[in-house]
Amino acid sequence: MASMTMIPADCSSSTAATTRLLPMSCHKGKALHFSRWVSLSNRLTASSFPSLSFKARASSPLISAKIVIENAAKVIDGKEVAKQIRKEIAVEISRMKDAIGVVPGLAVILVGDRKDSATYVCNKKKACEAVGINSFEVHVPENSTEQELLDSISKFNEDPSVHGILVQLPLPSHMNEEKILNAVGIEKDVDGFHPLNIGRLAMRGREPLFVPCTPKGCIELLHRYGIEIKGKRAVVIGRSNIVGMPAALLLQREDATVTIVHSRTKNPEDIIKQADIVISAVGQANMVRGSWLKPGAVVIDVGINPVEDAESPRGYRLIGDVCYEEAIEVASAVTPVPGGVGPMTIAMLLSNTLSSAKRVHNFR
Ligand SMILES: Nc1nc2c(c(=O)[nH]1)N[C@@H](CN(C=O)c1ccc(C(=O)N[C@@H](CCC(=O)O)C(=O)O)cc1)CN2
Repeated sequence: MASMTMIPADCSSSTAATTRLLPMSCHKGKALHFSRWVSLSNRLTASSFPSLSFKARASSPLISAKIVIENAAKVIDGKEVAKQIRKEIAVEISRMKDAIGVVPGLAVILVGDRKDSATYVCNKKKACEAVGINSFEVHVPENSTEQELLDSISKFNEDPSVHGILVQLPLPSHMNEEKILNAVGIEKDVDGFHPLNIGRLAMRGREPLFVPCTPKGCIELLHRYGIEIKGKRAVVIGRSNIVGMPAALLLQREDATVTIVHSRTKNPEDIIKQADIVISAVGQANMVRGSWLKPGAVVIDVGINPVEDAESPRGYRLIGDVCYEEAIEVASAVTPVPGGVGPMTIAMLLSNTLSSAKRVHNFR
């Protein structure tokens, strides 16, 4: 939810005609119907679905009825999975507290006045409280120097009651993100953004101490829904340091065959269409159309894009990178936005903080 560029919410409108990843024109539904018709069998008849019979007679009754049943994708409920994970974490935290008297601690540093960042930080604090993690919050004013921020990080690096440190991103433009993230001690880097953790993630036979929360949440969703990754073709759309790049590394570690599609990729639709698993993290509302997906693909939508909505109390609502109402017809499983990957990000942060405290205190 970075800058609040309001865009139309329906899938038929391109949101950023300049990117090559976007379809030049969209005729809502047409390409989709074609891809649905190719994977049919005809166990059901149109008469089983009276509401469909008008549409069905125009083409093929048997086919149309069948489509509806077979192509209803499973909704991957990240909110529910995250809730379950938070329960598991709370149990572990009280077990550790009872056994060795240690309570995990998380330090969250917010720099500047971005509303969205402040909301995420507030949600992280509440999530910590709910599972029994001590949270320490520092607000560094927008006009602070890099050194002031580095000093805060340094204090938390030395504080034994803090097991995890994170600096909420993005940072104000006058601050050097690389320098700041490098300052977080690798053993407290619960965001997994330190180059040593990312480097270990990229190397075979090495283990990072922490894995970035959003990509970790994507993989956790696949695991918890019993979706096989090994041997599958996976496409990650976007190559950011926070999501795209680590998501691709994680999928590769899980023995998927991985392709990264980005703003310079030629024919992205053709590549995406071959994927059994698609993780989209580009931040372009409704960019990925149903017709770009292989029937039966699993779609993990990381995009959180605000679109104008006068009916919502906030004046906007959030939608993903993937045109949900089209994807749900083609894919075998899809994450919604909101309620998909987003809640998993915070659940994975809590999980990383707990693992950090366990590691330091050698608690199994
Ligand atoms: N230091 C970090 N900065 C940022 C990270 C990060 O992992 N570490 N990720 C994002 C923001 N983020 C957490 O920090 C985050 C984003 C979204 C959600 C979430 O739960 N979204 C909900 C919708 C929320 C709403 O309605 O406003 C959803 O998708 O269901 C959690 C965390 C950038 N910065």
